[in-house]
Amino acid sequence: MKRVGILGGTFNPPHIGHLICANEAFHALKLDEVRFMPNAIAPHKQHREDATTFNRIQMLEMMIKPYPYFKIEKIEIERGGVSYTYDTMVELCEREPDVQFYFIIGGDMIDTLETWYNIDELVKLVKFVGFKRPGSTSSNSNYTVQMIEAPEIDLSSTLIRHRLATGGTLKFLLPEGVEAYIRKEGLYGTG
Ligand SMILES: Nc1ncnc2c1ncn2[C@@H]1O[C@H](COP(=O)(O)OP(=O)(O)OP(=O)(O)O)[C@@H](O)[C@H]1O
Ligand SMILES: O=C(O)c1ccc[n+]([C@@H]2O[C@H](COP(=O)([O-])O)[C@@H](O)[C@H]2O)c1
Repeated sequence: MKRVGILGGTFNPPHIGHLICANEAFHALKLDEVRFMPNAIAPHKQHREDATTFNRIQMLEMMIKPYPYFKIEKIEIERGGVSYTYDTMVELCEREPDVQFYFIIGGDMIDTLETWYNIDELVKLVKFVGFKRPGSTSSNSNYTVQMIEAPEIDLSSTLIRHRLATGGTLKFLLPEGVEAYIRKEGLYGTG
């Protein structure tokens, strides 16, 4: 069976925390590929208008370009509406029955897992893979999450947006080319 990791997210913007998690999962679990999967509308997050879906995809494309084992999964963008992971994984498992999917999440998401839509069915479709994240407990007793030992990084899209708006340094925090793209497009208060 093909082994595919999925890192779902808002990626507003994508940052090196995402890259590190995807790469660590790829190696620890001997995956065939990892797909970054941008959501249309995040189920648990307030929707932000500061970057378009097109912007988020362009930044992801820039981020994965040097790495052939990273891909972009656009199924949620194509479906539109609120991106419930259960709906997505039902569709993906139907499309690709010979794939075992590993759904990669950070500690903050592990903490909320119980509240996910149809979680009791979702856990039958995917194996959850977790990363500790500073500020979260990263523990959830009801559902199995395989934790990966990896360097923890206290970085979020929120911090990046804050730095962009207030003029702080972004060096080493964003993938190659993404800071220049953000400034060119005038995103996150840089315009
Ligand atoms: N530094 C990090 N360490 C571990 N997991 C992370 C990290 N950053 C993001 N993730 C995980 O990646 C997935 C997608 O994250 P998302 O795109 O929402 O970024 P974010 O940094 O959490 O954004 P925001 O600050 O806007 O809430 C989630 O499962 C999240 O937990
Ligand atoms: O399906 C749900 O109920 C659900 C609730 C919260 C988060 N998720 C998914 O978890 C991933 C990370 O979410 P976020 O909010 O950090 O971008 C992303 O793919 C979301 O669609 C899914």
